[in-house]
Amino acid sequence: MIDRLIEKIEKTKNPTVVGLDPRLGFVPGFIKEEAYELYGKTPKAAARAFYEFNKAIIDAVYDLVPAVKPQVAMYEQYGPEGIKAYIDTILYAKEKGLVVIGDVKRSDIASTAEAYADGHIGRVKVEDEVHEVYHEDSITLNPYLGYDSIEPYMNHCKAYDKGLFILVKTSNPNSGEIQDLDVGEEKLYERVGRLVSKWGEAVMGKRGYSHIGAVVGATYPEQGTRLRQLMPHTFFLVPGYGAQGATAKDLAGCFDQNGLGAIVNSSRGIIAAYQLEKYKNKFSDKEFAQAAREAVIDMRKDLERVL
Ligand SMILES: O=C(O)c1cc(=O)[nH]c(=O)n1[C@@H]1O[C@H](COP(=O)(O)O)[C@@H](O)[C@H]1O
Repeated sequence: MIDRLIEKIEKTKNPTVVGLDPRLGFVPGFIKEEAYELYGKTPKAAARAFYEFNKAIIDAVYDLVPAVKPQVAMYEQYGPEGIKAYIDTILYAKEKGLVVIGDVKRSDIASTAEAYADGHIGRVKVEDEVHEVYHEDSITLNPYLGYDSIEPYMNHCKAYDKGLFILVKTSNPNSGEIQDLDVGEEKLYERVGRLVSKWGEAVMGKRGYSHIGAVVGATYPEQGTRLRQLMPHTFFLVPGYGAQGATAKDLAGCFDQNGLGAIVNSSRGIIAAYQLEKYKNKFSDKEFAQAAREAVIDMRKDLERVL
């Protein structure tokens, strides 16, 4: 999976992943009205509106970016119909040739993690029949429980060409309360970085990077630079750009000397661009997808300045 992602990044010359984190407040009225007509003001209507919203954005950006990252929480909140919209979004993105990073942040003991691994990046068996259910190329995981909570996903990475992005230094304001704790001579996030780097050695891609990546927030520039040195074979998923205030300068240290090693996420900054000061006078709500395309082009120009 990581080789496919690197190839797409080189082809699009754009280390950007568009976060598909829809909220009803982002979906233009005309899409919502149509959904309410069909399904009433129900979770199903919200879910179908999300799918139409995502589909239009994917159509507008699929030639410019290597990947999308649907955040499962936005879909899960609407129950089974929301999960169906999550899966439909993944399938459509893959139809358009995009790599899909499912942001599910799973974490549990091995016997439970096996179910997560089988459903998300493996196969489920029903008697003698085998099915793929969620279809993500890669998923995010929380490593708080240690290696036996990660191990059940490893075989699927090899068997099905899948990947992981494991939380190491998260972008949120209070991440330091835990992740910056002193552990011997180093910080906890450094210790976790070393562990993720070691775990990844078992599933290396052909380009010098492991299928096991790390999540490193753009909002902590020094930690990003430190982790880049500490984890030379680990690809970084870098959230925090745009809506969370991180700039291209903040995340420059996450990239290696070839301008690879990281892919930068922006969700609200892209999918809700048409509502932002910068774009709202140029694009009507009917042109929300074009605004997203423009925001992707502007983000790539911004990143190019530091690469
Ligand atoms: O795992 C993630 O993607 C993640 C890790 C992290 O440290 N910070 C973080 O913001 N994220 C996710 O990245 C996305 C950020 O969204 P925006 O702030 O709208 O760009 C959300 O889906 C978050 O759940």
